[in-house]
Amino acid sequence: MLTTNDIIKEGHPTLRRVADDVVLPPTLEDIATLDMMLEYLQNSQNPEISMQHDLRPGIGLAAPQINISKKMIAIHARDESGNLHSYKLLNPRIVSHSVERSYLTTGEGCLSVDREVPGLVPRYARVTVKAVNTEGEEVKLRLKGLIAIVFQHEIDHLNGVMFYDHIDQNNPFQPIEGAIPIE
Ligand SMILES: O=C(O)C[C@@H](Cc1ccccc1)[C@H](O)SCc1ccccc1
Ligand code: NI
Repeated sequence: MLTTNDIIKEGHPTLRRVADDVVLPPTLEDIATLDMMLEYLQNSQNPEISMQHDLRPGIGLAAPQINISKKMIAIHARDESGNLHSYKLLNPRIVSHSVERSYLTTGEGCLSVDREVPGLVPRYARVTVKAVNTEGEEVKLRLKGLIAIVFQHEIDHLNGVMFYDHIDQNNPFQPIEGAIPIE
């Protein structure tokens, strides 16, 4: 099983690389990697397992964070209505997005960043994501709210972008014009 020690931290060059497209169909190794990434998220959200293995809780994970520079992400998160969104995706990309923006009022963190980086992270309020699932099927997801933010955070990792790259360094809590705050 993956543990927090398997997650590379800021400063590691892989986090600043643009990851490679996964050649389709995915290999058994690609699928096993995605299974382990999702398992990490599930374990990190389980009080007993996360305590036992000292896992930092996560709701999303991108393959570059475990030093695999491939366009693969796992998401395991509940939305504002409590619905579970659990995905293992290959080659995810944002194909369209709203002009309207949103942000987490708490700011964002990152499993690859062992420090607080205060500030608002502007995100698109709504995104349409196309990707391939582990069965090789094209999926098209229309997302909003917290789940849209998680997807943008993870897809950023595939392009070498860290959440704090979006923070206004001159005024980290500068209100984001017309943006939807997400608690
Ligand atoms: O480092 C990662 O990519 C995983 C992040 C994803 C994330 C952070 C902030 C906002 C959206 C997504 C981790 O899940 S950070 C830990 C966490 C746990 C629960 C809720 C929010 C963030
Ligand atoms: Ni992150």
